[in-house]
Amino acid sequence: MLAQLPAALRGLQLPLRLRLWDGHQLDLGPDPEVTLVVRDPQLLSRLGRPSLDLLGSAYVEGAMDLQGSMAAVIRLADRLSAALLDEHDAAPPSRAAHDRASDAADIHYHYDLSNDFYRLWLDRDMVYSCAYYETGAEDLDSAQQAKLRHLCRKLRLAPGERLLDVGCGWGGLARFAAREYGAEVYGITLSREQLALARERVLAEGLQGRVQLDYRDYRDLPADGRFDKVVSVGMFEHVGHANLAVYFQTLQRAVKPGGLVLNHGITAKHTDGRPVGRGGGEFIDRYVFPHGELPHLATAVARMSEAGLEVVDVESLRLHYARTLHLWSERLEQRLDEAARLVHERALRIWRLYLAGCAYAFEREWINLHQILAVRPRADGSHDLPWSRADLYR
Ligand SMILES: C[S@@+](CC[C@H](N)C(=O)[O-])C[C@H]1O[C@@H](n2cnc3c(N)ncnc32)[C@H](O)[C@@H]1O
Repeated sequence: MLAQLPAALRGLQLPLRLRLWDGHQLDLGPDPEVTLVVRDPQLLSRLGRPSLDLLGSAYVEGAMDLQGSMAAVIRLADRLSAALLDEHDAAPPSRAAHDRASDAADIHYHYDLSNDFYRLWLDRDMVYSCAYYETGAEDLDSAQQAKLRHLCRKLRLAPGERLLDVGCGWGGLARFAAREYGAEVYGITLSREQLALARERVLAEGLQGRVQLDYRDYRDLPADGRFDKVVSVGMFEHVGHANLAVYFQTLQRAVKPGGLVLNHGITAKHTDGRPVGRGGGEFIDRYVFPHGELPHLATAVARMSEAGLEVVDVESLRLHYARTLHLWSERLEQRLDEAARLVHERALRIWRLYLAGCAYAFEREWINLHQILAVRPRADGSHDLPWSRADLYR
């Protein structure tokens, strides 16, 4: 059977063992760190063109199993695909039309998976976005608290201010802003599971007078400038290029003149959107975030500016997200038995690859994370930001 193995695979000198359904095995190099167990004979001939999408899909669909740490699996998969494929072989990332119904279905698929599953590996506030490491040595809980504080400081949030949180997740930021900064928060999500738990947590903290959370699409937000500040964290990846203008116009119309808008989200490596990662993006689109799209920083800034938002500060947190995802992945790997009781095996396979794979993607600079702070200037051009950023670090 091993005779059917594509010739290109031999002589690669990778620490990878191939084992077939019939027990035959072949080491591609010394000291294998990962064993790829081929279950479906039809997969064998396709291994000559091992895109990350092909390898990931084969694992998810049960055509192969993987043995070894997830971090090693991802590293090896990338080395294998890099050895045999050209970077430019991957298809350009898909761009969808994005309407309310398709967005709601996509959000339901990912976020309504199981609150208990997400609780296993997220921090205690279930913040589902890049954390902020002031030294790099913090644990996940501290780094997520630091992120929430960093956001509130950038927003110069003051007691009694009305904050809109677009894509509020499990409400970690909304509760933090109300509790620590005395803000009045309105948050929206398209996940009913998230909303139910987020509301429970608001009640448990007695914050119901200051935090209101709703199931609502961003396109249905009020356009009367009623909010002092607007924040959107880890949400604009779901908007799609076709709707970026509408999205930023919506944020601009929701905030009062002189108010601040902070957009925190994943951005693409290349301005022209050409693919990176030899199929990694296709895997994410197929199994993890259907119809997710990553604009380049330049595109995000362009659409914000055109919407009447003046960009005043940009910060890249790429390596912060690599570290956050490593920690999420490690925490999930430590609790696989519990996870297997909460979600189907297929979902567990998807989420294991996604967390370890995205950690790797941020590390390798295939993708980035930017916090973009903007102001909606008053008609006379004024705003209230301080002269320097010194206040952020006091
Ligand atoms: C990655 S989660 C981030 C959650 C939260 N901001 C955090 O940092 O933990 C993305 C959030 O965006 C929300 N979202 C995505 N598309 C949306 C839409 N069209 N309208 C409103 N919320 C949306 C999801 O429901 C989810 O709560």
